[in-house]
Amino acid sequence: MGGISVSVKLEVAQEILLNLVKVMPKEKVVLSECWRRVLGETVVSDMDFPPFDRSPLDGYALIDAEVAGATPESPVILQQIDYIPAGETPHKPVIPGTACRIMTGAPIPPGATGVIRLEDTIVDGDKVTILDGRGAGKNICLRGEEIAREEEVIFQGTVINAGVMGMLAVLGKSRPAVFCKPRVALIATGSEIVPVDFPLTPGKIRNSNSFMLSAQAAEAGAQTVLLGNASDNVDEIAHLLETASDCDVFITTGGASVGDYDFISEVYKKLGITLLFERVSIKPGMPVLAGIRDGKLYFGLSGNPAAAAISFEQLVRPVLMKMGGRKVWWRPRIKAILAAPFKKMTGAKRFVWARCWQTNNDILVEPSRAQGNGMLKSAMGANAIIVIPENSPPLPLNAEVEVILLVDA
Ligand SMILES: Nc1nc2c(c(=O)[nH]1)N[C@H]1C(S)=C(S)[C@@H](COP(=O)(O)OP(=O)(O)OC[C@H]3O[C@@H](n4cnc5c(N)ncnc54)[C@H](O)[C@@H]3O)O[C@H]1N2
Ligand code: MOO
Repeated sequence: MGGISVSVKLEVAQEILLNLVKVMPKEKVVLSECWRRVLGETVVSDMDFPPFDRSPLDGYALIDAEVAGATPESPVILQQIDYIPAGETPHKPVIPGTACRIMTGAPIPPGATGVIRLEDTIVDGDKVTILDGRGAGKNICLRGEEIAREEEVIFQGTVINAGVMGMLAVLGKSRPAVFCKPRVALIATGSEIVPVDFPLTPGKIRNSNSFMLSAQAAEAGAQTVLLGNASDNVDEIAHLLETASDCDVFITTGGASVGDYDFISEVYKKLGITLLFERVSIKPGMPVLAGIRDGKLYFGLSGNPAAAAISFEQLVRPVLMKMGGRKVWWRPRIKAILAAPFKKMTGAKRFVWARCWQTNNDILVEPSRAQGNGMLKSAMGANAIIVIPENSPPLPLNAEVEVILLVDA
């Protein structure tokens, strides 16, 4: 069936899929568990931050004009009238001729207009000798200088990285709303495939796709459910797919092409899954089916590991990212210079695992050495994917190419 079907263009396939995506509902999650989740609310601050003028130094709060000219030769002597640790409030206002000992993070007392660090003073009982009084006025963190009350500080769709974790804590969000993770069911099909912990008998290989794709799905913010293996049998594959009705996305690998045992389109027919496309003009990853039933997307990826990985990257990943509430679902792309020639002709748009690095003047990129549809080695050390446009001749050393960086946008 795959042999007579027409390939759709990658961009068309992506658009079809993304238009069908339903964004996941939200849940409240305790902050300590929120790292890498996607924020489901825009957080507005209910306070200024810092909430009070505070000292960035251990030293003396004082009136800056009084000490501006102080030098070791001509110091200014003040009287200490208060002691303010962080976490407490000042007891007395600063008046001319006085200073308050203050700790980093403590509130600036009324009347003080600057802080001098301890190292620029000599302390003798309650007498403080200021040896260098320059810049005291700058040593105050002003109330609200980082965040203003009513400010929208973090936006819905933000991926919660370490900085966002900290900011959510600043704002008192102990259980922020986050998007539920899409649940992805993974099934490896193929009578030659055995579970990873089974002994290998002649003709068999281990199921590596489920583990590779589960890692890719996790990286795209999804939760995976490994449903195991099915042999090349329509009923068996169909039955296994139906065991995971609580999943949001269904992925099979294998049986996506034109061989006698390539059954996935039959499975879709049997289950009443509407076929969206069954070939996409990319290499690797040409054989890839997508279907929909009851608003849920089904993907039939190639069995070839590197093909499955590229199909996932180009078709499934953006879907999961959008479902998961993200605002950006494409990876960043840059231009780079080929550090080794790429000798093959390219028909369908080609994706080549690669490593890229920065030199003094350029960003260079080198295709991984072991490029082949079935070769996982080429993907292993890659930090980038070179995109070669359709109908390209072989590319010489130093040709400029487009590169997808394997990092989040
Ligand atoms: N006559 C044609 N034959 C093939 C064509 C074609 O156009 N005409 N396309 C080739 C290309 S390109 C690809 S890609 C593969 C796609 O085949 P399938 O998607 O049907 O995948 P399988 O045949 O089931 O498996 C391919 C390969 O990968 C191994 N495999 C399968 N599952 C796993 C797994 N879970 N873990 C590790 N490895 C797996 C499998 O044993 C095969 O070696 O079709 C070409 N043929
Ligand atoms: O389509 Mo195959 O995916 O070139 O490996």
